[in-house]
Amino acid sequence: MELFTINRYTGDQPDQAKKNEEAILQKMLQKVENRKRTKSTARLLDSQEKEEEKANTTVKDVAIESVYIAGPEENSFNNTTNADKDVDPVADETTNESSHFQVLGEDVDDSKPKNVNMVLPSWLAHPTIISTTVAPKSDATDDESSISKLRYLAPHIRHSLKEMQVSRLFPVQTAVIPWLLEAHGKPPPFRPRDICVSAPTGSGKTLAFAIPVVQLLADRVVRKIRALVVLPVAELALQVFKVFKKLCEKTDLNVCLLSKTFPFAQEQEKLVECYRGQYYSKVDIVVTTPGRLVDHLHATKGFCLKALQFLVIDEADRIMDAVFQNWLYHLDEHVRTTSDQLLSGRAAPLCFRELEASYGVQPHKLLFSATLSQDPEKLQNLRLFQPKLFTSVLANLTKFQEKFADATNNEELRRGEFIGKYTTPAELTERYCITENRIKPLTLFALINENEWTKFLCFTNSAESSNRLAFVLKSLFQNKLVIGELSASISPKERANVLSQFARGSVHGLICSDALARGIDIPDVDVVISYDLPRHIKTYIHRIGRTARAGSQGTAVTMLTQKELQQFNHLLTEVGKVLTNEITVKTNHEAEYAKPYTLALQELRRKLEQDKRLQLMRKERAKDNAKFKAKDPSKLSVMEKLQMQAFTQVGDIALNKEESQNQRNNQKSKFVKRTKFNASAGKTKEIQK
Ligand SMILES: Nc1ncnc2c1ncn2[C@@H]1O[C@H](COP(=O)(O)OP(=O)(O)OP(=O)(O)O)[C@@H](O)[C@H]1O
Repeated sequence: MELFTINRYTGDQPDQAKKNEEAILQKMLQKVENRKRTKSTARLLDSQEKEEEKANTTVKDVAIESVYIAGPEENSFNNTTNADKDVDPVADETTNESSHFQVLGEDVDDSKPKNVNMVLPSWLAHPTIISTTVAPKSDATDDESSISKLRYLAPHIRHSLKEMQVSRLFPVQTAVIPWLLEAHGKPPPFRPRDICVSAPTGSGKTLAFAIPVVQLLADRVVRKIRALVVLPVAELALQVFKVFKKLCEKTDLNVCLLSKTFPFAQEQEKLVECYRGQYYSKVDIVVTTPGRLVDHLHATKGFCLKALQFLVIDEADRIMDAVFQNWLYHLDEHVRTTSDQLLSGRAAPLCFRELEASYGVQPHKLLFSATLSQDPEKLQNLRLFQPKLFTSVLANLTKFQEKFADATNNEELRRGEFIGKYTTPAELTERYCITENRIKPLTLFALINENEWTKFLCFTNSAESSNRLAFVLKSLFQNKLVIGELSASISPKERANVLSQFARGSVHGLICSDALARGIDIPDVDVVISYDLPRHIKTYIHRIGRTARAGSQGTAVTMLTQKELQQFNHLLTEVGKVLTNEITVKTNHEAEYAKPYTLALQELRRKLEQDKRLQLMRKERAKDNAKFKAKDPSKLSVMEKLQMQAFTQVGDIALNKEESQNQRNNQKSKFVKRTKFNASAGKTKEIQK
């Protein structure tokens, strides 16, 4: 052990050191005694004083008490010098320990743990409030937001808006457009603050970003990609592209759509051209989905975003929630490279001006959604520059304050804590219908029949569920109403087709999964039905937002079983809503339509079995195909080649046979169903007579 002993010279004489050690030991022993005494006294005193001091023991009281408990020697800490304290650490320890002991004990006894309130960053807590009322006023020309009176809009924009039959701006547009135009009117080094806009569905957010972007870029000289608009799905991208296209008609600006609906090479051709080895952009504004954007960033030569001035993210919360191939990272890489190299010294700037200019390389970010996240961490990912929030969500005001704020139109009073709740259009009526799982499709059928809805959207939670419900409804409605189906299981082309038929009115009802819940703008949808209870409140808000758009009236109906009622209520309280209007089916639909309903269910079962068989066959064929493909064709024997040919032909024949049988069955069953349905309807009428 001696090998590990390290002797240090302390400067003390051996005798003196021994004496010191003994003195310290004595003192320590004394302290132990004192501590024992203190504890026993404290216990005694505790029981006596507890009742007297139950209520409010002040910090001062605690200090006095701890002094008393610590005993006379430690009590003198007020008089002890610092030097004493250094020599006598035990005394200090005892004093501190006893006082800590008291304070902790007191906390446990008397007070409950305090509530921790979430504190939002200042920009989220103090937004600019936008009105939720979009309803057009009777005399639009006298309105202050009338297009003809808005001098800040360029003549070509006013012209395009008139062609789009927009006579006045909606509140979100009145708030955002002039702010953006003014912010970009200031000279450098002023840099506009990035903005987040949270306004209800159908309130006109698209024009709120499209108008200023087009107006600000209209005077550009050299063609470069200066605005990038990112949307979560292809249908939405197409919709926004159309708006930009319309606004750019009177300008020299080119807009391009990138989404999976078109071949990749075709899009590449539209984007860039190569002249004498140099790449030139053919477009100014790109509307895209995140996935397609990443594809082009990697594979399209000359696709350059270094001159990007605007980055618009619509349905921003959806894009932030999903990773989407980490598109933001890839985009950042493309936008920032030059400035990063300059700032980190990897590439030397030619002059100070170049270095200064590189600071402004980041585009102006504009985020839009009806359910914008208030999670600062998620927003942090976007590295917003001094962000500003525009929202229609009111602060948690008392009823009196709200009344007062309304009456006086006092914006300051309406401002306050941004509570992260979402608002729905004022023109929307929300209702719910109680039913049972057993007869849910039948209740839906009866609801549509009784209320004579002829343009409705019905949401389910999955593509499979949509497919089944559409099948049953089609067989129940027969020729009375045309029912369409739209879900992720259908090809993009078919989806676009069904959607346009629905918009034109040749399809009356569309059964869809949540693929259609966000952003899609179909005018004059009477009613939106949530056949399956939505899993998240955001999904609910976007679903019901397909009706009551642009100031028109609309109804949303949620179908619930008794069990789901509480769940739905809970979901609504998250956004400060309450269940109010119930809608019921008047007729005894279960008895009235029992026969056609049973028939429809039987056919559905048969169809599902057939689908399953077909799927199995396809899978097996794919497996066998893969087996043959894995072998090198040049090494196949003649026998094997013949086997392969025979297998392909037989497989095709079997599959075709099964598919045509499936179709024949469908037609046959339709005919049988129709006759049976007519017969049963006839019987019911006779009974009624
Ligand atoms: N100022 C206006 N006057 C008349 N119609 C308008 C005006 N602004 C927008 N609209 C129309 O309102 C409808 C909804 O607009 P838009 O799709 O921009 O809403 P949104 O707020 O983006 O909705 P969502 O959150 O569901 O995506 C569109 O049909 C659009 O043409």
